[in-house]
Amino acid sequence: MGYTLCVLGCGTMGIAVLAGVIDSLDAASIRLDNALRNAGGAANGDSSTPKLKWESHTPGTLTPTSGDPSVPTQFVATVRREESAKKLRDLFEGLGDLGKTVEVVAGSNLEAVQRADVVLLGCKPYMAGAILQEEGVQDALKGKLLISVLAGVTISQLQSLVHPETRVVRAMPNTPCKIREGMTVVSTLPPGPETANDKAIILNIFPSIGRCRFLEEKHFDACTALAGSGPAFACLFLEAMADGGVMMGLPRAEAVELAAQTLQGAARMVLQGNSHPAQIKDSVTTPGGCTIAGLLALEDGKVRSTIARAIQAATERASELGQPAKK
Ligand SMILES: NC(=O)C1=CN([C@@H]2O[C@H](COP(=O)(O)OP(=O)(O)OC[C@H]3O[C@@H](n4cnc5c(N)ncnc54)[C@H](OP(=O)(O)O)[C@@H]3O)[C@@H](O)[C@H]2O)C=CC1
Ligand SMILES: O=C(O)[C@@H]1CCC=N1
Repeated sequence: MGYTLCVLGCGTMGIAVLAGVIDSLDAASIRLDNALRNAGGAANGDSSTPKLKWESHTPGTLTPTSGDPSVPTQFVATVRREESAKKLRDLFEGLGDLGKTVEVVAGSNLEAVQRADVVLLGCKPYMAGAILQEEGVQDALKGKLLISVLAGVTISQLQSLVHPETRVVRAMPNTPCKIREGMTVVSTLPPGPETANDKAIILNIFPSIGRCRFLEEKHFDACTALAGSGPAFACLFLEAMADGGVMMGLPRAEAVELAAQTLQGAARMVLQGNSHPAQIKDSVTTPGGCTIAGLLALEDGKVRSTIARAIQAATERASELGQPAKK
């Protein structure tokens, strides 16, 4: 049987992860799994031995098998306001049969955590204390895996807010998880009796919605800036490229399409060919041609250091997000 995943504070990022996971799941298998659950148990498989399916940590489609306890098959999402809950219900209903099974609740964090096997914390960084210290939540989280996507809130800060037997892991996903093109960094798991189970659970979530990589927690602020904030930076560049096209007479819609597909194509060449970006740049740049003219204009605008400094600034800001607000 699969497990119940609760997204505690399900806003932009919670929706992106949940929508991606739901899209990745095989609906028929989930229906079977839930039918078996309702009938009182799995028909086959040893539920005590989770399978680790995503050794490569590259994107794929989850096909949960009944008896696999490391695949999420039941979903609960919590928010603060009923108005947000209604919007979320409409959104998940639009995702088809599986989306309709997501239970969205407002103001009932405790019950949601009690029912969950794994909790993904998706609230704003400053809300972590209030939510995790709601009455009963500490006990409800005892012995469970808590995956936090909060920028700037460290594992030791989170661990101090939960029961000592709660296993805390950090993940830094990004919004393209929603279309299963995400990049998620997960903090290296500490050794322990539950490590293999937890790893199987994590590898059944994040690689199904994009790429996934484990890194030490000390890198998390930089990962937050580069991958977490990255879609915003990429879209700013994309928009500027499209503006340039519009300036030269292209219709807006086509200019955006050309810019988006070009960035996607270049990025895929780097990822698939394992090529250095400079090699790709050089292969486009004909001596005396138009590309070098454009590149020099970019260099005159200090675009490289500006972009690199943006990552530096975002990293520095990320490191402040878990700290108490200055008066
Ligand atoms: N946005 C992004 O691209 C990324 C964000 N992150 C991290 O993800 C986290 C969430 O960011 P984001 O999704 O943008 O934020 P949102 O504001 O979109 O989502 C926050 C959610 O928390 C809910 N919430 C607030 N208070 C409570 C409560 N007491 N109990 C239950 N739910 C509550 C809100 O519900 P309501 O609407 O009812 O108030 C809302 O659904 C942050 O910590 C951020 O650092 C990480 C990577 C990328
Ligand atoms: O801007 C932020 O603080 C969050 C974290 C990464 C992306 N959005």
